[in-house]
Amino acid sequence: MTSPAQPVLADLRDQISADPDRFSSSLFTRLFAATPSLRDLFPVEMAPMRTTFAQVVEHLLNGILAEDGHADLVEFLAQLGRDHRKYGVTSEHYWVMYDALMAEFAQMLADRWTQESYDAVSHAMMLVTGVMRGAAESVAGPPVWHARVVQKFTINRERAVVRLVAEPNAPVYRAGQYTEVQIPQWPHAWRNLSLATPPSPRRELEFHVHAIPGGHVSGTIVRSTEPGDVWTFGQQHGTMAVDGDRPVLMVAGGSGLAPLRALLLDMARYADNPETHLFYGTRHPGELYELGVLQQLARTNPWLHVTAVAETEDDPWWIDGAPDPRQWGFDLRFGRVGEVAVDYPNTLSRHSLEPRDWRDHQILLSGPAPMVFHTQLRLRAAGVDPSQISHDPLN
Ligand SMILES: NC(=O)C1=CN([C@@H]2O[C@H](COP(=O)(O)OP(=O)(O)OC[C@H]3O[C@@H](n4cnc5c(N)ncnc54)[C@H](O)[C@@H]3O)[C@@H](O)[C@H]2O)C=CC1
Repeated sequence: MTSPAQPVLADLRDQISADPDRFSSSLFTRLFAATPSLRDLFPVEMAPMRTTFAQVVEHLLNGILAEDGHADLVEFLAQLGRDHRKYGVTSEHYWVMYDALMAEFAQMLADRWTQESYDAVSHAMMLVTGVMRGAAESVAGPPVWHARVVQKFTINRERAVVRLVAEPNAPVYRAGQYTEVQIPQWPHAWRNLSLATPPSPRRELEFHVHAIPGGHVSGTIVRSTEPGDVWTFGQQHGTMAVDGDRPVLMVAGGSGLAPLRALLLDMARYADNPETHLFYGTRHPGELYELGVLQQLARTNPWLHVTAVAETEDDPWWIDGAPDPRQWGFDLRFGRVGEVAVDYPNTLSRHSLEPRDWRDHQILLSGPAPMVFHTQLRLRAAGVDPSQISHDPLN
């Protein structure tokens, strides 16, 4: 960006960051006044949307003002454009947004809205809306697809497994990916959920959901989803995959097992796989609900080793009657799953407490963000190179 634009865009960025809600409220008022039908694309409750919108515009202005990183900015905008297809955003809407942004910025700059500042702001907003529109137009296929719930079972009061069958035109995904999901009870609310199964010719999908405290969508899935519900899906994301050229360490926390489970089921289709050690951890032993499936997998696939991990030795009162995880024949350890994996003894030297050396492994982490963060730190302290470790984005 040429230098005359810098002060103008920096000024707008500072005004937005000083009062983000005022900016977003005013912008959305302009947008809905210009094209009232746009209101239907947004949720009833606009507060979270206003916050996110201001953050994104601030991020974009920072990106434009930065000396470098413009290729990342363009990719971010392109992804944003592709993501917006699922909301029903059309090419025409980008012009409406451009006009609303220009009008808002003109008001914010007041008597500093000169030809020069108009040119600078217009150039930046053309870039933003143009890249998003171009990327959205270049995607083939419908913006959304659907699948019908055929089965749901609750594991305990907080967790459920949901199985669906996708419509015939559903896109192909890769094992280990996550997808954008909207449930009928919460129109306009999109969440990312990892697929717990690899692609199947019968178009069956499985999701493992933990009702996070205060999570409207995850809570509704666990409590109210029923066979017959139709879920809507957007795009698939994620690059977690097994390279196959070295042994693999997988560390899964709670429902974070889902994408690793999909990868393991996919690997089990082939005879030749790298040695893989999965550490599967939850807070309480009775929450280790997938050990039956993992036992079947480990029995028939000698390359797979599973260690079950729980933070506590006993279950709380509300996990009633869960079988002892050791009945599945797995080693059960206590502690945080990442710590247990990093400190796991080297079985080759059974009489020493020397920990296993993971430095030649490909490492995949999946679970709550603090667990992924904490496990990464512990692995790096144990000499693992960060390039060996992958995980999905933490937010
Ligand atoms: N692709 C992915 O990365 C996926 C991530 N998730 C995320 O995984 C999470 C699953 O939640 P839950 O099932 O409730 O797991 P959880 O809260 O029961 O924790 C599971 C494991 O993480 C460890 N852990 C938790 N907090 C930790 C901390 N601060 N430091 C170190 N270790 C910690 C626990 O010791 C336990 O072993 C959700 O936040 C969900 O968003 C779920 C599915 C896929």
